[in-house]
Amino acid sequence: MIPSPELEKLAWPIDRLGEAVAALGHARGWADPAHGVQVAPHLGSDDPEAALAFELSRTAAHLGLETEAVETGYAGIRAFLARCAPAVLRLPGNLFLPVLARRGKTLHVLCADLQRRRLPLETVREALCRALDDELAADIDALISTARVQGIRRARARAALLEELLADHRIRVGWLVRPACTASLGRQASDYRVRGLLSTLFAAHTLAFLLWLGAWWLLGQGVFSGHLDIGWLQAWALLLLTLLPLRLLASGAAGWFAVRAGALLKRRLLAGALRLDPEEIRHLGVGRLLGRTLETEALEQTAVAGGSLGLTGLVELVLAFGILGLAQDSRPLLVLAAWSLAGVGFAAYYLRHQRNWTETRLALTDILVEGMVGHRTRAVQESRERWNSREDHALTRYYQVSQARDRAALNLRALLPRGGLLVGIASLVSAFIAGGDGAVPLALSLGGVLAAYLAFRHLGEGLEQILGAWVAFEQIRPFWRAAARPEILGHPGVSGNKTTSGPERPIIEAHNLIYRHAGQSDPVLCGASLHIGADDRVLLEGSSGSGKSTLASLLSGQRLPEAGLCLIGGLDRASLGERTWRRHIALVPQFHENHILMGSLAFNLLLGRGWPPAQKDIDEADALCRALGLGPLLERMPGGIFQMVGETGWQLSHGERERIYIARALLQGAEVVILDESVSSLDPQTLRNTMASLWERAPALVLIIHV
Ligand SMILES: Nc1ncnc2c1ncn2[C@@H]1O[C@H](COP(=O)(O)OP(=O)(O)OP(=O)(O)O)[C@@H](O)[C@H]1O
Repeated sequence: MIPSPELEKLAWPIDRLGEAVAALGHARGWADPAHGVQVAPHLGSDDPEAALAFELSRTAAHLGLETEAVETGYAGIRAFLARCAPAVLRLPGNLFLPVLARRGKTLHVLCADLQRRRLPLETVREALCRALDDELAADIDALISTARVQGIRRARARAALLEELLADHRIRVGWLVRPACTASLGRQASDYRVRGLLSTLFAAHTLAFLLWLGAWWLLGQGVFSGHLDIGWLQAWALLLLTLLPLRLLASGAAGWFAVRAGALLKRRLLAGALRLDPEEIRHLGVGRLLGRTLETEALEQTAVAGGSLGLTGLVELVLAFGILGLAQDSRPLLVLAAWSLAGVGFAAYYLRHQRNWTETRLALTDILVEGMVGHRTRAVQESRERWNSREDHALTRYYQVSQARDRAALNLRALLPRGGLLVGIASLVSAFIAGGDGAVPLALSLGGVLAAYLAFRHLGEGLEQILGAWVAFEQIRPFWRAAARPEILGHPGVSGNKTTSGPERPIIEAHNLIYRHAGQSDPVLCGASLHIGADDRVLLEGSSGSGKSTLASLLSGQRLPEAGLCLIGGLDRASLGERTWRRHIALVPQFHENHILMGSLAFNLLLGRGWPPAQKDIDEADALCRALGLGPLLERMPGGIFQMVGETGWQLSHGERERIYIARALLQGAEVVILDESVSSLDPQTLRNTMASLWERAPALVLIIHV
């Protein structure tokens, strides 16, 4: 299916898709066009859609970008096009169109000749929908002719009928493009357009403050010059009225800034949490990890609000000092400058207490969570009177530390502004008593002191929140850093799809692997070698603690060996890249390391595929579940494969979970499936069924069991 000839000329062919993404990234200032351009997604795979999406994501990663496949309903396609930029649209006929921006009813696109052009949004919509429209065109035209609808009403009736009949159809429209989480903060900020909002906020606030000062200056002038007539008052009221739209603009910009900066923060922290080293997570413990995760919430709430309040306070303080600088008496300026230094001291004092308080609070969360997890042991081993002594002690300490922190916060919130007002007015007393230079300079100084009071108030509140956010950030820095940890992307020319294994080339080749756990003197694996070819079935058995799971984690790419060589299809990890490695090997870890997530059963099964799934994915997952003996479970659950499972959903039995983990691995379409003691809870009959399914479906299988 070819789109209109005009679009056909402008769009990029599939062998230039990598180049199209690079050009789009470059046009937005996110990618260097020199990298990754030659990577062309190829379609020589069993599942061309998945292969294309995977290759595109690798190409984007080489460019420092991220792509997200999107689909939309037929009826929502206009709305989608209106807000999709930057994106690469997928037109019929395997043609691609990078969209840079939308202005009104026009899309700004980047064409294959590298020129930017404007296309009507409607033309692009028609091209995206043409395949579906054409299927129904004949029937609809016949119907309209029968009804004798003529002229312009004919086109309207046609469009309405198409929308009605195709309302439920989903269209895979292409991919959204944005900077990768590993990209610099500046590039991500440009994606979320926070800089413009910050400038608007700054400009609107400064202008509003100047107008406010101007209004009071005008009033003061009128009063002190002795002729305050109606004209002065009108000018004063007009200036104050002008403040209204500026204040509205400033709060609108602050609100949008909070939303966008919060989204940026959340995305980056989530990416970091997903990229944390599993060893790091184990080392941290569940309680600490939970505490740190909660800190992300605190960071989001305080950083953005505190940032804009602090910025406001700073602008106001500079302007207040400017006013004081205009007055002849320099004493108030010097006194308030010295008071600002005292404010720095208050901030440092608060920072120390806030750190202490946060540490104590996290330790308390840790104790409570660990206590809940291990409550049975405590109930058995300790006398009833001592059950909660650790918590009591931690709570008492928390109470004391909280009091100290609240006192430190009072310095910023109350003492800083009120003290500033007091010392500022005190510095004016002698000039007031002497009376000498007249009322106007005195009024100027008084205005400056009052403006400084307002600035100190905002600064104090802002600083409290900013410092709180900083301390929260110190706690979650591992997440932040993990997000920026560079991924091993592999060589751009190496395909991420099937390996070139064959009778003479195994899928996995491991030679003399050596691995030592952190802090251990003896290696747990010393000289491990094995070959796994296509269709091999390998049984790996050994006593408990002999290193089977460690070997599985090395083969699946979760850990790197200390020495030795591990290859997939003859390529090492540096050439193949992390994500391609994981695509080839699916590991079902031991039961305690594997999880059912809160979500539908389908989501849990298809974690290794794109989401939302195609009907074909759902059908495959359903068939596999039934083959693994989960048919009766699907029948029993009211929502079938879409039933919510997990902590608060349908409670799955141990054996059901094991089979879901196996299905999840098989559905990844990997070339080797490794099962680490994954069938221990199955009864003999279910075990036979499960093994038969595995035999039939797993391309190569490694089964780890105890002896
Ligand atoms: N993170 C770690 N730090 C230190 N030692 C570890 C770590 N993980 C595992 N070990 C140790 O390494 C050894 C091998 O562990 P591994 O889990 O690979 O054994 P296994 O053969 O799979 O045992 P099992 O059959 O009981 O599951 C064990 O002695 C274990 O205690």
